[in-house]
Amino acid sequence: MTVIRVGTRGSALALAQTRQVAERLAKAAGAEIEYVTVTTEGDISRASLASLGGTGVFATALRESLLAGECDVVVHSLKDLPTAEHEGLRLGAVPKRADVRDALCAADGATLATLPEGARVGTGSPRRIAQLGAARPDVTAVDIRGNIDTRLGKVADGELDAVLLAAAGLGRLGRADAATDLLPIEDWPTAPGQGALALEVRAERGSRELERGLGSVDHGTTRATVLAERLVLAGLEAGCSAPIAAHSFVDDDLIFLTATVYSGDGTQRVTSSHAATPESRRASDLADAAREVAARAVEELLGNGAAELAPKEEAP
Ligand SMILES: NCc1[nH]cc(CCC(=O)O)c1CC(=O)O
Repeated sequence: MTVIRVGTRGSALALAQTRQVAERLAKAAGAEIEYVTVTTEGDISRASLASLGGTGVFATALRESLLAGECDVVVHSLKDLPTAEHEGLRLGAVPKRADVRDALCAADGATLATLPEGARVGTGSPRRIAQLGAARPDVTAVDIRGNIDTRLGKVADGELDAVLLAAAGLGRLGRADAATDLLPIEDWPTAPGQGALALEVRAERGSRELERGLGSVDHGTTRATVLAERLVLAGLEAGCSAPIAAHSFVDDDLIFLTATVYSGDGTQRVTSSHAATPESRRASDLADAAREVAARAVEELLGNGAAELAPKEEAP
């Protein structure tokens, strides 16, 4: 039987989500799976993600392994994948997205509204810190790293009152029960691509089995919505280093996109919402509509001062 070598990070979450999608890939492809575990900079360094600069700390080593021919496909959390296209690689498949929401996991079943005054909430994400500042200015965000079990452990042992995590990650690890408040997407929009996976492959055509498997796990609607969200991120990157949330979904014949840029402390924000009607449900028409809503959102956000919320320092 043909073997498909699947590259993955070694964290519990990465292994769980890679196995879940690789099993579907294998079935559709009629192939056997061999796992190749790759250690990334994001796994080794204990520095805060914000200080590491974010872009590519989890993805780079996986991509190198793919380009070196050590594996045939790599699985990323789409949220961790830089938006720029990478030479020699393509997005082979974007499976159907899981829950896009953030989850508060708090002691004593607390919700965002009922967290005790002055609570300590673990998160290293500038977006979550800003949203927390807006919703609960009395609480303190505490920078944390480490895998999901480590983070939940800090709540269990009383070091923190709560942690903020992606609901999708909790679900994939079988820890959905740890969520004490699933934050509504309308009030608390999440990161571009959150809850989605990316299967990346080399640009050239792969084996017939691999291509069949990719076609089967790809989900056109998810691909279009994460494209819209990531184009907002890419469009703002040049002129704006502030925290960004973006959420897109397809309903009936429309693709919707809402994007928000926050000041670091969350006291200020700019939001833009747009919808467009794709000519058809074909992938290329969905992608065109995604590009349209993203372009309109970026233009409106920048026009409304998004870049001034966290101005980039001038180079000397
Ligand atoms: N950068 C960390 C990261 N990348 C993807 C997920 C969760 C799963 C997802 O959003 O697909 C997480 C952890 C978190 O945000 O709680």
